[in-house]
Amino acid sequence: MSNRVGSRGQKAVDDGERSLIGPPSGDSPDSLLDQEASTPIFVYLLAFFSALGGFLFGYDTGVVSGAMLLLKKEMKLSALWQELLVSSTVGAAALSALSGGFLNGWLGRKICILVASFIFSIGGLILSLAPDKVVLLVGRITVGLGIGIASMTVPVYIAEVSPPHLRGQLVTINSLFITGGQFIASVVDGAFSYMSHDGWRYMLGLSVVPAMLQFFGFFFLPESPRWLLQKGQCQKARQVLSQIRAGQNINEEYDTIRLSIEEEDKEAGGGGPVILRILRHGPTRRALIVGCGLQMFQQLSGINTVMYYSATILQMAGVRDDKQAIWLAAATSATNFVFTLVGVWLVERVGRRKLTLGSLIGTGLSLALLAIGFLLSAQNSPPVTLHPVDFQNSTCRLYGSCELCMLDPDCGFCYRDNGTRVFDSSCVSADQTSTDHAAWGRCSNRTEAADNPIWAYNYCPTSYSWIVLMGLILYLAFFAPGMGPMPWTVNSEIYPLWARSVGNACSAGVNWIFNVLVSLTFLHVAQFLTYYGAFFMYTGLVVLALLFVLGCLPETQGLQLEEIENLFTGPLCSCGSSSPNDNRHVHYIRQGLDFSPAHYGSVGSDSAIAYITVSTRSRR
Ligand SMILES: O[C@H]1[C@H](O)[C@@H](O)[C@H](O)[C@@H](O)[C@H]1O
Repeated sequence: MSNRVGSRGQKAVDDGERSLIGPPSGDSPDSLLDQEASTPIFVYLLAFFSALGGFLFGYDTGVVSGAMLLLKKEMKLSALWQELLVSSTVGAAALSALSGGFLNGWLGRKICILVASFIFSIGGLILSLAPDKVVLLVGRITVGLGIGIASMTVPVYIAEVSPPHLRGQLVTINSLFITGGQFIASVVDGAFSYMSHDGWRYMLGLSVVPAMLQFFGFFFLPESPRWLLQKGQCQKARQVLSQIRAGQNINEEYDTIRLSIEEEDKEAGGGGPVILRILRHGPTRRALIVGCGLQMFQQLSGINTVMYYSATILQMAGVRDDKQAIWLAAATSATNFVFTLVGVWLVERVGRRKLTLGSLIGTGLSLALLAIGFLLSAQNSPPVTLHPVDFQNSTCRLYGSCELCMLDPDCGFCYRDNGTRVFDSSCVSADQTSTDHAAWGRCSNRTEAADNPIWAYNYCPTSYSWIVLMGLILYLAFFAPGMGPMPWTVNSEIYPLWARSVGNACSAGVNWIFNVLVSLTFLHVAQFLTYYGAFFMYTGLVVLALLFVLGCLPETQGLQLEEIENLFTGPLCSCGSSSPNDNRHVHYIRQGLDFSPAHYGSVGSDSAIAYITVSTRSRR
């Protein structure tokens, strides 16, 4: 066996710009392989308690739709207030994710996670006790602040404590917890939807339980060894690393991190604010473009529109009963959750790049299918057959088909059907206080009698709903394993330590900003482009995302965090061909070491081994 260099059997690198013969520090010749042989349970424990932050992210973003159904009736919320309560959380998350970078670098990952879970607990309490809508808004903003910090800190923390061979899987578990949180939220929504008085208090308040669990759990968990080393707390860092690796040989890992930090200090783009240093430093700037691009495309592929729109899609498919629609929407988030599990399973088997590419291809095709379903439904949209005298003189009376009628947010379609055919249909104004009813006429009746006509707001009855439904399920099945988790996973790994907090803050901020943009504009986009137009537009955006990933996303699987920076030393879009061997490395070459089986795993004689750290570089 030849000399072993760095992790995962890479060959020695020559052309060293700098070569150190350092004090021998390794005991086992292959400590990273040792880590692969057995992973201490403690790492899973850390991942679990951190990923509770992901759970809260998912729960708090998911629970609001069901809570809103009850809230709008109980508090008589106008459309503006409903919109405020939903989007204030996402807006606050964007702001706190952006500022979280500074906190993360300053206070450390552990304190930030503790702060986030504390904010989640307070937010949950405010929401469950809120006497009016203003306090509710304060609670939703508070929760958003927690989500922002958690969304950027948790993946970083998990990546920094994980051994390289498991890092992808463990960070992806955070995404599993996000979709798990969304799923549990939809089940809780379903369960409490029967409690028309104060049910929303339980829905919104239940998040206090996982938040407290995380808060108390994290008191006993350690800070990231990488952050500690960066802050010069070497002794503590070594101690934590050996605690996390449960007594395995940590010398090689420790030395790689330490040397990489020393190298980074010299090279990290000079002084000044970190964001400016990132922008001045070629490889890190390129990493930031890739990270932010991935997060932007994740949201532009329309996940939250599809999730939000799932209830309507189900209504189109003929589900009339509100309660039934809520439970079926839970099935949608269950699909998202189950397929994220597939991602956890695949990420270390096929790698991040292939998983993201495969996911995007499937997502694009499913979006096209969704669009075709909407197109066929629009082309076969039932006509308006009744034109009752409209004393309000609204625009609704002008529409000749259900498609045109439902695209106007002020109108709804009132009709009867005999199972195969729509008849006695009219387009009338929706009630301003609740779009569940028409403002006047046959569909304004709030009592649900079997012979009442059907009120369709935001959708049209169609016999092509099965295509849309199939598109929805396929979309989630393809999105959830790749485009859902990979932007978070990749961002946690691609920045060097000095830029990691700020890099993740920026990319998480981009995610939240595009989240707000897409959800706030969807209805307007649909109004201008129609539903099928909107979904064809998302298909186009996914094609762009595919080109971006194909060109710019390198594979990070199996590399140590310190090696990943080197993937970005080449041109931005090198079609994934960059390899860490191309450029600078900090590696250990054992000199004169006996690799015979007898020596394997034994405590080596320091005097017999010389470590050479070889560093090659090619920048900009
Ligand atoms: O990765 C997550 C996940 O896919 C969620 O389902 C989605 O709601 C979030 O916006 C996204 O960031």
